[in-house]
Amino acid sequence: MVAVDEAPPPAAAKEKDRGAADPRLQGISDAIRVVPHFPKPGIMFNDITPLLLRPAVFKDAVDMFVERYRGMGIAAVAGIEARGFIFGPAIALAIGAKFIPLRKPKKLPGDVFSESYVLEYGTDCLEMHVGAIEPGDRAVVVDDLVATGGTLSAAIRLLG
Ligand SMILES: O=P(O)(O)OC[C@H]1O[C@H](OP(=O)(O)OP(=O)(O)O)[C@H](O)[C@@H]1O
Ligand SMILES: Nc1ncnc2[nH]cnc12
Repeated sequence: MVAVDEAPPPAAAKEKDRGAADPRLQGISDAIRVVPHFPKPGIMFNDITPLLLRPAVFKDAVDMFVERYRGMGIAAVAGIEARGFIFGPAIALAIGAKFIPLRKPKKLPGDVFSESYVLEYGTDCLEMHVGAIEPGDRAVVVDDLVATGGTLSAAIRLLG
C-alpha cells in the first residue's frame, strides 16, 4: 500500500523509523498474493484481495496510515481508482479529511482536470473534479501499489 505526501515526517515518526520494523508489516506482506504472468506474461501481479478477506490485517493496513497522517493538518485524501478507493475513504474518515476520488476518464460528471500516464501494460488517464482541492490544502495520495510510478506521478500533477 502506498500513500504519498510532500511533508517530512514529524520528529516522533523519525525516531520510530530508527527502531525495529512495525510487526504489522509482515502480516500485511504475507496477505498480499503475488500472481506471476497476470494479466500479461512477465507481470508479477500483487493481489490485495486476500488481505481484504482478513479484517484484522485490513485494519492494520488502514491503521498504519492513520497513525502516520493523523494530526498533520491533512485536508484531503485523494484515492486513485480503483484500489485507492478501498483504502482511501477509511483513512480520510479516521483523520478527519475530505476524500477526493481520482477517476478513470469520462466517469466524473462535472468539469475536470485530466492527466495522462504510461502504465506497465498500457496507457491511461486520471481525472479530478475542478474545485475538489483548494489552494493551501495539504493532501495525501492513496493507492494499493506503485509499479512504474506513472499513476502516482499523474495523481500528484493533478493535485498540484
Ligand atoms: O505505478 P504504475 O505503473 O502506474 O502502476 C500502479 C497502478 O496500477 C494499478 O492500477 P491499474 O492501472 O491496474 O487500474 P485498476 O486499479 O483500475 O485495476 C495500481 O492499482 C496502481 O494504480
Ligand atoms: N505488478 C502489479 N500488480 C498489481 N497491480 C499492478 N498494476 C500495475 N502493475 C501491477
